[in-house]
Amino acid sequence: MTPPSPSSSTPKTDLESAPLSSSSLKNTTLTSLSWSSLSFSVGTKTILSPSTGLLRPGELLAIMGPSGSGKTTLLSTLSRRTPPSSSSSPSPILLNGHPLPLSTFQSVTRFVEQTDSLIGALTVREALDFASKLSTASLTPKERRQRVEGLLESFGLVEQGDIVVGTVTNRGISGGQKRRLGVAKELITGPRVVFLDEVTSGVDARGGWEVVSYLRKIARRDNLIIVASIHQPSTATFNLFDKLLLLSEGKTHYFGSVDGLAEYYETQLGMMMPVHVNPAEWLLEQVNIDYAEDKELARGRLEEMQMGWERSELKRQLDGDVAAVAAAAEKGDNKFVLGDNETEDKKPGMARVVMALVHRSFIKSYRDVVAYGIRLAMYTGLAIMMGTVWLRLPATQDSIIPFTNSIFYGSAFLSFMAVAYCPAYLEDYNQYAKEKRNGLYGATAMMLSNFLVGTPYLFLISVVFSVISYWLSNFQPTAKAFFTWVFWLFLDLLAAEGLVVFMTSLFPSFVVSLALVAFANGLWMSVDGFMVPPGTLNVFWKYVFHYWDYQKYVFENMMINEFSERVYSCAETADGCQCMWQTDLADQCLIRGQGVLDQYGYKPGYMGKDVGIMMAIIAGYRVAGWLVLKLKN
Ligand SMILES: Nc1ncnc2c1ncn2[C@@H]1O[C@H](COP(=O)(O)OP(=O)(O)OP(=O)(O)O)[C@@H](O)[C@H]1O
Repeated sequence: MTPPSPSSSTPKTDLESAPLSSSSLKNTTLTSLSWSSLSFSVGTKTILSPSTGLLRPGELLAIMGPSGSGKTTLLSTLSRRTPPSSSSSPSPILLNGHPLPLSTFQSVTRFVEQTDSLIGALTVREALDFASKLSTASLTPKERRQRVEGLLESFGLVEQGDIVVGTVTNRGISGGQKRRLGVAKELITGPRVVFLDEVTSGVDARGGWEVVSYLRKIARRDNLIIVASIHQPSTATFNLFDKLLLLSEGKTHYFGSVDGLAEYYETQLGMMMPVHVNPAEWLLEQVNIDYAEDKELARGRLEEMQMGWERSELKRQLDGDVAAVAAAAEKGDNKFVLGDNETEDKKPGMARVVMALVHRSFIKSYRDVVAYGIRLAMYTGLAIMMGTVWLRLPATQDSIIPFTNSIFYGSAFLSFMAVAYCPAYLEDYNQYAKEKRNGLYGATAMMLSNFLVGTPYLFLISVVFSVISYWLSNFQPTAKAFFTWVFWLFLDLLAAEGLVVFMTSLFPSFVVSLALVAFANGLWMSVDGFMVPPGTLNVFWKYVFHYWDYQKYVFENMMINEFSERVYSCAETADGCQCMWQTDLADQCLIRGQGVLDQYGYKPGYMGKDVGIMMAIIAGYRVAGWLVLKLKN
C-alpha cells in the first residue's frame, strides 16, 4: 500500500484512447490532474485564494480545513461544477497538462455528493445496474454484469448484492455500506478522477475508515485519482490518504504528502507535531481561529503560517512541477482531446434512458410503500368511508342534494388529497437533481418517465375508488355511467398529480410545496361551480379562474353523468305531491334530473370538448413542470 512516487515526467499516454466502454475500469491514459491560480470570489469577497496542486494516478488527496474554510468551494471548482473566478477560459484545471472542454472533462471525472442519491427500494446490485444503464450504452449485457459484479467485489458488497438499500419498512444495508455503494455507483462509468464531498459523512469512524480504505485500494488498482473533502478523520483514516491540502479561510496552508507533514511543520514553521495525538485534529486546531480567545493574536499567527507555506521549498517545487506538466503538454507530445462523437456515442439515447427510469420507478413503486402503496390505501379508505356515509341513496328528491355533495366530495376532495404525492415526488425530484448534476439525464426524460409510471397507478386508484364507492352510494346504476365516472375521476387525478409535479418542481421543499398545492386546490374547489353556481359566481373569479379550473370540468361532467338521464321521485304527502324541483314530469310526481342541472347551467353534449380542455390542462401542468426543470439548468 505504498503510494507511487509522484513524478513530473512528461505524460506519455493519450486520453483519446481511453477505453471507457471496456469492461476494465483501469486508467491507462490519464497521467496527471493539476491546477494553478484556481480561485473563487463572490463580489469582492474572496472565498478561495489562488490554489495550486498536482496529483498523479493512484493518489488520494484529502482536502481538510475548519468549517467554512472553503473545502466545498474548492471541490466544486476543481470538479468544474462551479466556474472559477479567475480566467475561466482556458480552464486552470488540467488533465495531462491540457485544459479540456467541459464535456470531455466531465466524461472522465465523477462527483460523489455528500448525501447519496440512492433509491432505497432497489437492491445494491440493481442500484449499480441502473446507474450503468443510465450512464452508458456501450456495454454488452455481459460486460455490464461483469462491471457490476466487479464493483460489488471491489467495495466489499457482494454479500449485500440482493439486499435492498433501505426503505421505511425495510432497514436495508448499513450507513457505511450505503456510502460505499454511493461511491461504487459513480465508478460504474470508469472515470479517471473521482471527487468526493465529505467522504465520511453520515458514517462512524469505523465506517469512514472502511470507505477510504476501499477507495485507496481502487485508486491503487485502477490508477485513479481521488480527491475527497473530509471533516475530521480518525488517525487511521487520515493515514490512508497520500496527500493533504490544508485550507483555512480559503487559503492553502499545505499541499503535499501526508508522510511529509511532520517534517514540514518542524523545519518550515518550527512546530512539533505531537506523536500521540490525532494529526488531523492537531492540524485543524492550528488553523482554526474561530474559538481563539485573542482573535488578533490568532489571526497574526495564522497569517504567519500561511506565509510560511507561500515561502516554502515545497510550494516552490509544486509550482515548478505544475508548470512542467503544462509545458510538456504545450510542446504537443500528446494528441489529447476525447472526440465529441466518441463521448456522445457512449451516452444512452432518450428511449433507453426513459425505459431505464420507468423500470427503476416501477420497482420503487411496488417495493416502497411511500411511493404509491400509502396513497392507494388512503384512497381505498376514503372510498369505503364515502360509500358508507352516502349509503344506498334511493332515487328520490331527498337524495339529490346528498348526491350533489357526494359528487363534489368525490371530485374535489380526491384531487385535494393529491398533496399526499408531494413527499414521493420530492424524493424523485432530489434524485433527478443529483443525477442531472452528474450529467445522466435531463428534464424531458424525467417528465416522461414520471408520467409513464404514475399514470397506470392513477388509473388503478380511480378504478378501486369507484368500484367501492360508486355502487355503495347507488349513483346512476348503468355500466356506461360507471365507466364515465371512472374516466372523469382518472382525468381528475391526472390533473391533480400534474399540479403537484409543477408546484414541487418550482419549490422543491416539502412544507412549501404542500402549502402551495393545498392552497391551489382550495382555490380550485371554491370556484369549480359547486360552492357558488357558475351563474352566480362573480365575474372576477369566473373569468380569471373558473374556466381553467380542472375541477370545474370534473364536477360538471360527473353531475351530468348522474342527473342528465335519471328521474327522481318527489315526496308524497297527505296534500298530494311536493316536488323540490319543478320539471316537465311534475304531474307524474317526478323530477327530471336535467332540472337539477339547469340550476347550474349544465347541459349534456359537450363531453368531447370538456375532455379536450381537461387534457390541455393536464398537458399544461406537465409542460409547466418540464419548463421549470429546464430553466433550473
Ligand atoms: N456562493 C456563495 N456566496 C457567498 N458566500 C459563499 C458562497 N459559497 C461559499 N460561501 C462562503 O464561503 C465560505 C466557505 O464555504 P464552503 O462551503 O466552501 O466551506 P466548507 O469548508 O466546505 O465548510 P463546511 O465544512 O462547514 O461545509 C463560507 O463562509 C461560505 O459561507
